Amino acid sequence: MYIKDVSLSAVAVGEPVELYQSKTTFYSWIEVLVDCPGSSDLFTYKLPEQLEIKPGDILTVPFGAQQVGAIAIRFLSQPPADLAPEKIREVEDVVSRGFFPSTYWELLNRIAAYYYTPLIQVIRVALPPGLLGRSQRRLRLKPENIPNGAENFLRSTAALQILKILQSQQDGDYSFKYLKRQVKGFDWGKKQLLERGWAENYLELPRYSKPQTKLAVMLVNNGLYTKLNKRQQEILKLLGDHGGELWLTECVEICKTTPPTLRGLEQKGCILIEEREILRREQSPLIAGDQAKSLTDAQTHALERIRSLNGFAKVLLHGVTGSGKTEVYLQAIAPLLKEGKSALVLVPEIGLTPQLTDRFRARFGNKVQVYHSALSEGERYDTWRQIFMGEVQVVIGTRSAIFTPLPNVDLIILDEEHDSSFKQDSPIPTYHARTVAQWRAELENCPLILGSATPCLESWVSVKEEGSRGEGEINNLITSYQSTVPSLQYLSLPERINSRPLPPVEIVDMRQELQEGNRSIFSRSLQEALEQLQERKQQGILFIHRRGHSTFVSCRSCGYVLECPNCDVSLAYHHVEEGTPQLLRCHYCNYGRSHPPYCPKCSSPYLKFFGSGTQRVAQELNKQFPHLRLIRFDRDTTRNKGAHRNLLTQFANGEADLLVGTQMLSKGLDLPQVTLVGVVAADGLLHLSDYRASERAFQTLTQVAGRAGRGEDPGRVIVQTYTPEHPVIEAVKTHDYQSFCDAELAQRQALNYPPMGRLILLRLSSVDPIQVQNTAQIIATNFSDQEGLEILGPAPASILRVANRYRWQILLKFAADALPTLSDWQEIRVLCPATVSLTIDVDPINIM
Ligand SMILES: Nc1ncnc2c1ncn2[C@@H]1O[C@H](COP(=O)(O)OP(=O)(O)OP(=O)(O)O)[C@@H](O)[C@H]1O
Ligand SMILES: [Zn+2]
Ligand SMILES: [Zn+2]
Repeated sequence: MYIKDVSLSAVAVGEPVELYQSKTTFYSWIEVLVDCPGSSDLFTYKLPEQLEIKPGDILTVPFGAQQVGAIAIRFLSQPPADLAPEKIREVEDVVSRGFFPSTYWELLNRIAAYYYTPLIQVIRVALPPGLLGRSQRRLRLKPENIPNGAENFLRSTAALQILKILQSQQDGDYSFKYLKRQVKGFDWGKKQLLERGWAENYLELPRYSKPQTKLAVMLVNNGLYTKLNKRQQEILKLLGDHGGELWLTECVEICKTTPPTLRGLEQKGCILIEEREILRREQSPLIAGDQAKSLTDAQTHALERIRSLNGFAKVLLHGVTGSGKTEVYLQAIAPLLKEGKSALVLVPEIGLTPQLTDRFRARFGNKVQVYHSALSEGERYDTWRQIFMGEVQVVIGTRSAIFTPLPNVDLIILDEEHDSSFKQDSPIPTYHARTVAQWRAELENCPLILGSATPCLESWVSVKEEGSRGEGEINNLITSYQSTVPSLQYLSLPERINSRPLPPVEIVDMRQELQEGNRSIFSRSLQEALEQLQERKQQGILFIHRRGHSTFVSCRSCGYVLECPNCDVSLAYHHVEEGTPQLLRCHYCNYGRSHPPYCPKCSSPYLKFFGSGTQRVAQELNKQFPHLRLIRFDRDTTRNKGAHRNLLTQFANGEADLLVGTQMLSKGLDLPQVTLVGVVAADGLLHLSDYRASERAFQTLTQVAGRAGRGEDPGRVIVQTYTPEHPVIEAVKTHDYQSFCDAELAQRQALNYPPMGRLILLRLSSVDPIQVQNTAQIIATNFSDQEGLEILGPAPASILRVANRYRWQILLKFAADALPTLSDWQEIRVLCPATVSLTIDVDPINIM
């Protein structure tokens, strides 16, 4: 197959990309990714006749006046039209064969095709920065091939020189860089040695930088034979109490001393101070070992089914909150590790990883490694390298960890698979880790487990199990959907561990509170529950939904929410610039209206923008409950490294009564002493102007509620809302996932929204407000003659201006089973002037 442009064309229709030289086709050209700072394109090179090259090999190629490292990406049967064939240079050499397994490249190619992204951008996401740049090419002798009197065979002085230099060193091994400096005509000389098989070249993966070292203090003897003063004796005693070894900085702090004092002790021979290397993998406190728990019947059944899987399969592990899904993962992984295989575990956000990683570390020790984008560049690099070298067997990480080059993957797990942080909104590729995980599982031919208490509708409709769902319309609908996607096997953990009940959910009508004279943001119920916390020495979690600028408008007297007349969504409040009129707008069709002074339904003047953030709630708490000790847990308070862990540890140690936070605390927290969960205003979740608002609200509320009552003491959940009759609220109250899904699916079907339909969102932005609007219009017009395609917009994004860029978007909607042949994306991109940037978001999750 001829691919004329790497970025978009042929791959856009999802044809398989030819990866290998097949017997019948001969390719003469190959595209490579050169390792050169600032170069973001693929370059075409000629394939030398005698050299076998495969995609994924690491090459050297001439580039300008230099020779640089490159990765072979894919073959071309014709050179690019704009390049004269005689101008195309040849690949010089293969440095390392099969550096990445071919399935890895296939994965990256699939992502490029599906997400309409130039391959190079996919590679950027997948590989840590500067992988090739820091790799070292080295030359080493193969003494077994070198005959006696070898010097006499070599005619080139360069080859002779190289041979001598290599032989002068015991391992016969030097970097190209060094040899190049020493020997004139190195390339030519090296070639001779390689041809004779007297030497081989190889690639050494770099250490990211010089190993980091730190001073450590070690106890040598306790000073029995030396005269020591009291202070010195104390220091040695303390050092001994800490296992006889501390970092210098720690030692100074713990022993309340100074480095000179310690040096004094060193001179007396009592201690030793020396440089010690610190490995830049995420440091975690030592964790006591842990045994496999004896499983409940439901867990046993699920585990047996998982163990019986052979090769690729998709499984939905649907377990209510606190049902012990993690234990099932752990026991599914354990036998694989014994066989030398490995497992990849994806989790939504870092906030939840400390506890989860601790559980994995407790079970599998140092076979576990954590990989996520919050690691520093050095840590990320070192971790990636360890994974690549097969030094770990379990990788736990956030969405980008799906790209880690873990060898021998035999199981992939997505925990909390419904979570939207698995989707990348920008930059491109706008991939969803669940989609990529499915492809990877297919390519690795291993099972994929999707675990959740509240599976997303996409997963739910793919479940294929007789009798697992109700009768009638919904079932027909699902059956027709299933014909288009691979089905999921369904495993369920319907009960909490030890048959603990799910906590009762109390819904408080805040309209009523207001009517009865309570103007506080806390209902009387919640106030009373908060008061009891300290008395009973129990802990609580207060959930506050706060989504930046975007918010909705509702009437405090009657609960009426301002909605769009053309679409089934609430209107968003737009705050463009200071001093401009307040505006309400629909994000789907661009309907707009001014903000009314009175409620259109009951004429009450109490229209309110919703969205009091954690900070305001914390202030309010301090005022009303001065004795309550609280920890704020949100993006602001967890910005520093290790902050998640510290705050959660403080809370787990009982240093606070209440954890006040956002979404982050809905995920996977397992704290047995938490009995109370309060949701300050559920409405903030319910009326987002997004077709997924209900699904997401249900998931979040159910997950938050699920943090209560996981220990001995029964839990209690209080949800405050102005719309207690909302179907989401009802479903949360009754813990009824199934009815909620069925109702929601019917609505999606009616409007052709996912999972029944598919969406592609085009996001445009520019510093020029007029130009971006015009471009959006032109692009939308370009799509208008396409059949089977519904175009919504163009419309401005909900926050029109971000960082001085004006943002517009176009939503393309089409039936899931009838993917229209979309325009050549390159042509679409050409419609964008240089000042307007375009992101193609496939299967978008955030439409605002
Ligand atoms: N078989 C078992 N016997 C005893 N305790 C168990 C068993 N399985 C799990 N547990 C414990 O029950 C608690 C809840 O389990 P876990 O956190 O795995 O649930 P989960 O399904 O992942 O919950 P969520 O979806 O709410 O995060 C944990 O403290 C775990 O150690
Ligand atoms: Zn009203
Ligand atoms: Zn609308």
